[in-house]
Amino acid sequence: MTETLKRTLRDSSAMRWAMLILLSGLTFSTYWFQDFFSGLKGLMGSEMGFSSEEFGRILALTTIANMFGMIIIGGIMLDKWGIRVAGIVFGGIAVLGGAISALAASGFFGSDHGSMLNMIIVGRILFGSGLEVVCVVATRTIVKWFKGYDLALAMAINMGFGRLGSAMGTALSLDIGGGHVSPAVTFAATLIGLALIMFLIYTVFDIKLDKQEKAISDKSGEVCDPEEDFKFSDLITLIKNKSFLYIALLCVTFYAAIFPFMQYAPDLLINKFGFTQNLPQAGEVILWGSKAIGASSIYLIFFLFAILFAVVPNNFENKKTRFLFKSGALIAFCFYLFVMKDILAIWLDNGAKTASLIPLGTIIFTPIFGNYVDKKGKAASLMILGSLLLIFAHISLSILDNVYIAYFGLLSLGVAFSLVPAAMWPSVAKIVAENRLGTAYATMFTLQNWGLFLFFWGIGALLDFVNQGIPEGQPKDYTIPILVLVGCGFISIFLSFLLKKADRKQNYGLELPSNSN
Ligand SMILES: NCCCC[C@H](N)C(=O)NCC(=O)O
Repeated sequence: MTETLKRTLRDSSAMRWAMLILLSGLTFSTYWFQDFFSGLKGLMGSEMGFSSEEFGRILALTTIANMFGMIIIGGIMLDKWGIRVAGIVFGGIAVLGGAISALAASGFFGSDHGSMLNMIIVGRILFGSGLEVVCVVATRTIVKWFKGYDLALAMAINMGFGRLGSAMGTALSLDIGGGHVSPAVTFAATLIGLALIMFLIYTVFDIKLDKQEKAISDKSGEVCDPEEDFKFSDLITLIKNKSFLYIALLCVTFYAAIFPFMQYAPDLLINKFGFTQNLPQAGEVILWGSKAIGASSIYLIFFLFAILFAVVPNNFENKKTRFLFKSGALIAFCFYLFVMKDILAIWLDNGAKTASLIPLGTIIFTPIFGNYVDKKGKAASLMILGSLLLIFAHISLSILDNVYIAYFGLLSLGVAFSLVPAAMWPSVAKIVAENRLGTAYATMFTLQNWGLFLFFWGIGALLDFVNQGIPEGQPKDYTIPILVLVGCGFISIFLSFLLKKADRKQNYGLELPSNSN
């Protein structure tokens, strides 16, 4: 078989990255829809009369289908129907759910409190039924295109799109809604619709790739190894494996302390630390926007030149050029910060915008830590460190009252949110055989949804309980609801130690670099 005969669409790197962008639309928009309500919590109280418990109920019920096996059913469907049909069906369910929530928020099903709440929930249940399966479809599709190429990088970038969706949804929903809930929900739902159109475009290339690969295998007589189908006996075998059990439970406790927290973080910053939720005036937006675009473009041009300069052979072998380059980069960065300082100050004063820095930061930190785990290992130890940072973060945001310590708390939460996923997900691939990975991830996500359900709802209900008698609009006390999350951090540390100990016995090499296995 000559190389020319073997060439398919996936052998072109431009094609692979273009496919990743088409696919990542679904990741971006579903993460946006999952998290955008966080920036609107106060408004949902004042405009729609939703209590914290009702806010929590909306979020919690998003997970309900996944708690009862939707991810596993979706995985089985994906195996049976293939990427295209599964993506369209589950992406379509997410769009339908988004549309129902948007119509409900606009008063289409009735403008009384009960109709709005119930129909937003119906929409969220449908959306949630599609959400996790869409993530599985995206992962499977990335493997299809990137196996043998930059697979880990492609997965990290896809996850980056998801985090960007979370960050932008949290930061911008209030501005998009212009002070109302309904336009922000409509916008978020429209994004999933647009992403589904991007996925439909993707399917054209997917069909072409399948045809090319079939032609190649028909000619060569090669038969691919089929993935093993899901069996309940696999689940039992997985759960009996101590390392898997500990990492799956860690996934529950760790994410329970992060995802639900992020939904309440803007409201916490406003209520506890006096952050603002005021919208800027139109004139100010234009001024900041032009300043930010101008400064960012100058900075980008500097970097394009720097990169061009760096790729010229031998430029970096000279110590003096290296020093000049580093000083230039530092001066450009200081200049950038100077121009952006007003915008940063306003950004860091706003509850939703500051909270959005948590997922935004992970886009930079996760690949750095992922690279560290690949090269140096220490995955179990990094999970211990991530859990420690989680405890510090939640203590600084609950019992301590200092806004500067709170900024450090948010920073350490961002680092923990990058460290643990970067160490956790590749570790599962060391513990579980490749043809059982689908079952392993589906099991972990299912358990994770149980934790999310409990804490999405629990934090809201606890918030109402400890703030009984405090009228709407008055600051709420978040101490106890966030202190509960410190407990999740302690359980996470305990599980990380158990995992490290079990790994020493079972020899999966979680502390070793990836390429040594
Ligand atoms: N934000 C909702 C999507 C969750 C997707 C999935 N269950 C998950 O946990 N992915 C890993 C991650 O760190 O986002």
